[in-house]
Amino acid sequence: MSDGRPQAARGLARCAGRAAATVWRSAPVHVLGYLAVTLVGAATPIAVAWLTRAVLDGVAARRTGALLALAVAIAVVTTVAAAAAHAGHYLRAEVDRRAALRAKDELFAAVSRVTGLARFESPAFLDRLRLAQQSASNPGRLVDTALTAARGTVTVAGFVGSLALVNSAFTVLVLLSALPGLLIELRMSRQRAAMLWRIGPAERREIFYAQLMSTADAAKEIRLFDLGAFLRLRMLAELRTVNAARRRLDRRELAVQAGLAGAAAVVAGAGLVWAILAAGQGRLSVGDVSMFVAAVAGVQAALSGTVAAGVMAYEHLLTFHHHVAIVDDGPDLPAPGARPALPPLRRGIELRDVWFRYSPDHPWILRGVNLFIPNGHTVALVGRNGTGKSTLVKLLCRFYDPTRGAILWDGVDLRDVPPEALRARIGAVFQDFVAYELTAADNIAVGDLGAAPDQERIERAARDAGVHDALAALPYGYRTLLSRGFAQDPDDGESDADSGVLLSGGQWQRLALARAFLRRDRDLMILDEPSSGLDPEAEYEVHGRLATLRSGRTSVVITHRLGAVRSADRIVVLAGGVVAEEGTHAGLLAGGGTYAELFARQATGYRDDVEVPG
Ligand SMILES: Nc1ncnc2c1ncn2[C@@H]1O[C@H](COP(=O)(O)OP(=O)(O)OP(=O)(O)O)[C@@H](O)[C@H]1O
Repeated sequence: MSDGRPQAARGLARCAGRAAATVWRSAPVHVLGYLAVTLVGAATPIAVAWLTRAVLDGVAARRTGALLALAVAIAVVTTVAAAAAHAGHYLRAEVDRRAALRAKDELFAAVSRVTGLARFESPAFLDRLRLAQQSASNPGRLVDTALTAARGTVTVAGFVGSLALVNSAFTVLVLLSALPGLLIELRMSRQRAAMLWRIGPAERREIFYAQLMSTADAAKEIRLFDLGAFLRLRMLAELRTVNAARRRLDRRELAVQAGLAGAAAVVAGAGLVWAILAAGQGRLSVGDVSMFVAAVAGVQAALSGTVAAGVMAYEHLLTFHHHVAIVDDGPDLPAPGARPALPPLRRGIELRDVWFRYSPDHPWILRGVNLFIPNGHTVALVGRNGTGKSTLVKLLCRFYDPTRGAILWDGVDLRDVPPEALRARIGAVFQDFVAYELTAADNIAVGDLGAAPDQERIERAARDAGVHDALAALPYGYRTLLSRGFAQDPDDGESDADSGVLLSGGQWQRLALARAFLRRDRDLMILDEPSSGLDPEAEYEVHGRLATLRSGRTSVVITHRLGAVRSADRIVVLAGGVVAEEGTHAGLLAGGGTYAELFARQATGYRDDVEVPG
């Protein structure tokens, strides 16, 4: 993916082609209609200028008979022009809307095609994504600016012809006077695009602070720690940085615009002086003077409008290239070879000398992990905080590829398998599972949308996770929205502040488990801290149910509650980026290593305060 520097002409031409295709495919009829009314708008000032000239010459020659017809013609032309302007407004807005819809669809389809997580942790990608989102309306606007430029060109051509009839040398001067403006404006556009890229990180941080201050999730801590002023000042500091960059450019633009307007006024003034002198000497009629003045003003206005539109189109293209870059970007993880699918697990999953770090600038997290997860077994991953347990399961899901070494599914390297084929064989509850602001039923159904889960399956999964009773007791049962921010009455769709509810932490965790239970038949189940928020009774119950449901299937469980992993077929202790210990609960206790130490510490924590009854 390229950086944010202005694109070469070929790149811009490609972006223009893509924008034109987006617009044409999304609203062909509206584009044609807009083109038609634009041409009408372009021809109007020329027609009015010629008709006015005829009126003035008619008045001077006292040809009153023709004057009425000319007046009617002027009225008709201006009425049609006004109607065309209104129709143009509507058509332009509709083209914008339709093209933006298509561009957003294209963009987010591309974002969904990103299979790994690394891009979402890259500031450059996030900056580009934000600019690409902002440029979704650009294809529509490009049509607008292109047509404005076309209309301006038609008007310029018409007036130039008229002006040339009166004074050809002056015509050349007027045209040439627009050239420096065009070049300067194009340069400013490039500077503007570069500035937008530069301020991207500050703008994203400003949005981050603003969102933090507006969400319920952060509201507790912000109030308790009295962070309001701290966050607001940080947000304002970012905004000031952004404003300063924009202001610098606006000021430069203001100076340039003032210079250009002054030059245009000098040229127009000189033309007017010449015309008056020429009329005094009898070389121009009154109508000619009127025509000349209208033509100079018309050419200058149309030229500056055309230049502005062209420059705007250029600017739109410079930002739209971020959209094209994301849509055209290749796969983030190396694409697999010919293997289209992944067969069911038979023997097991092997991590062979797996090394991993999040980027070349980050420290090694895994330093040569060798581990075999036999099919049908439950393997528990334990270890101190930050030893790489969650990282390891992210590699199992191929959210990242190992930096060195390989992960083999029955001997097949995961890099040779399409990520979606791998993920179709996995069920998971992640430590940082998502609490979707959707209904309770949808929150479970998202676990397996491919199978179009029905209410019966959803309820069964909820019962298995021990959350059915809580969900059934909600105001609208499973149809209740689990959000206080998007509250909506499910019966009539009306906004209803009291219709949404929030679940407790443990209830959310059970719901996430229910989501995973929809995928209970998958080859591999990953449970990263599945019970940290559950009460002891629920934890015992959920682990028991998991053991039954998953019996004979492969599972990887991460937990710090060591009591819950006693029954695992194999317990693996990660430390220092490698497998430090491996064995059964009894074997590891007998070994007296890290596991035995962690287990003993946890067990004493429970025992110390317990008064044994009797
Ligand atoms: N996306 C990331 N980018 C950079 N570093 C990361 C990322 N995710 C985790 N790390 C780092 O990798 C290390 C291992 O993190 P990981 O979450 O795998 O540990 P863990 O063993 O699951 O810890 P815990 O028991 O606290 O959940 C940590 O030092 C963490 O800072």
